[in-house]
Amino acid sequence: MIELKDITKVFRHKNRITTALSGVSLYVPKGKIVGVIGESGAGKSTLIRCVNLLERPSSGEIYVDGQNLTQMSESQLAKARRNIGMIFQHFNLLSSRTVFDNIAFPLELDKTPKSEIIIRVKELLKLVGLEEKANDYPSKLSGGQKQRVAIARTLASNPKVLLCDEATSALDPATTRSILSLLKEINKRLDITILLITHEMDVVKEICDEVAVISDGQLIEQGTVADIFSHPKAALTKQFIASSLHMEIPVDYQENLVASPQAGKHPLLQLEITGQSVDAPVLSEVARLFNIDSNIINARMDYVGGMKFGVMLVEFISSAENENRAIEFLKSKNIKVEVLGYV
Ligand SMILES: Nc1ncnc2c1ncn2[C@@H]1O[C@H](COP(=O)(O)OP(=O)(O)OP(=O)(O)O)[C@@H](O)[C@H]1O
Repeated sequence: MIELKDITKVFRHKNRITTALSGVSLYVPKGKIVGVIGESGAGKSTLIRCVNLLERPSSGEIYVDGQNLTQMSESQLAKARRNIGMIFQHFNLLSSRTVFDNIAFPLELDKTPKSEIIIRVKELLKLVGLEEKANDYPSKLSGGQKQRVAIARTLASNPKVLLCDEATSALDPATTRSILSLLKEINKRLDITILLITHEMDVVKEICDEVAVISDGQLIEQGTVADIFSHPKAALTKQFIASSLHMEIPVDYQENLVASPQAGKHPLLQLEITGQSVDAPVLSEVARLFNIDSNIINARMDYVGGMKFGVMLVEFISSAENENRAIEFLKSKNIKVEVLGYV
C-alpha cells in the first residue's frame, strides 16, 4: 500500500547541509500496521512527511496504492492525498470550531451536501466515542479526546492510509493505550493501512505488525514485530526492546543489591523467555536438576506480534556452583539471562 524506494532527503540551510534520510526503502503491505522507531533526530518525522510529500524527497520514489506520488502534478497530488490521512502529536484542531465542525471541515472543503455531512459526522463521532462532545470546543477536551477528534476528522475523507506522527507522545499511558486500541480497531474494521512513527517500543509492541528501526537517517533493521523482539540484531534495536521489557527492582532489593558475588548473597536475574521456552517448565527443571529455590519477585507475560513473551525477575537460591550451572542451563534453552546483581 505504501512503498518508499531509496529515499534520500537533504536539507540545505545557508551553508549547512543535513542528510535527514539516506537511501531509505520501506514497504507497508495493505491492511498492516507498520511502525518506524528511532531516537530523537533520527529522521522519523522527515520520513513520514515524505510519504504524503509534505516534505519532497531529494531523490527516490514514493508509491501509495500503486501510484507514484513523486511524479505527480500538484493537482494529481492533491487528489492522491485524499487517500492519505494524517494525525499529529499536537492534534492540530481548529480552536474556533466545535468538535462537530472540526470533523465536518474536510467534508465542507470537499463541498459535500450539508445533509450528508450531518450523517457522516454523527457516524464518526460514534466510531471515536465522542457523541456527547459534538458541541464542545477543543479547549474543553482532554488530550485523548482531542486526538479522537483529529482521528475522526481525518477519517471523514475515507482515506486508505493513515500516517501517525507520534500520535500518542503527548498522552499519559492509559490514554495512549485507548488511542492505540482505537487505531487498531480502525485498521481492522475499516481496512485502513497504518504507518506510524514513534520513539517508544511499547507503542510498537501494542499495535504494530511490522517494525523498522531508523538511526541517523537509515533503516538499520526491519521485520515482523515477533521476529524483531525474539531475534534483534542491531544494538539500538536491543536497547529499544530492553527499555520496553524493563522491570523495576523493588526498593528493598535495590538497597541490598551488590554488583559482584558475595558470601551469603544470591543472584538476582532478569529472564526473557520467548519461543518454545515460554511453555517449558524451566523453573521446576532448575529446581530439580540444580537444587535451586526460585524466589519470583516480578513477572509479566506480554503478547508481542502474536507471540508470547515472558519477563521475570527472580532470585536463585542455592550453592554458588549450582546457581551458575542453572544460569548456563537456562541460556542453553535460549532464555536471555541477565544477572542484575546479588542480593
Ligand atoms: N526543515 C528542516 N531544515 C533543516 N533540517 C531539518 C529540517 N527538518 C529536519 N531537519 C533535520 O533532519 C534531521 C532529522 O530530523 P527529524 O525531525 O526527521 O527527526 P525525528 O527522528 O523526527 O526527531 P524528533 O523525534 O526529535 O522529532 C535532524 O538533524 C533535523 O535537525
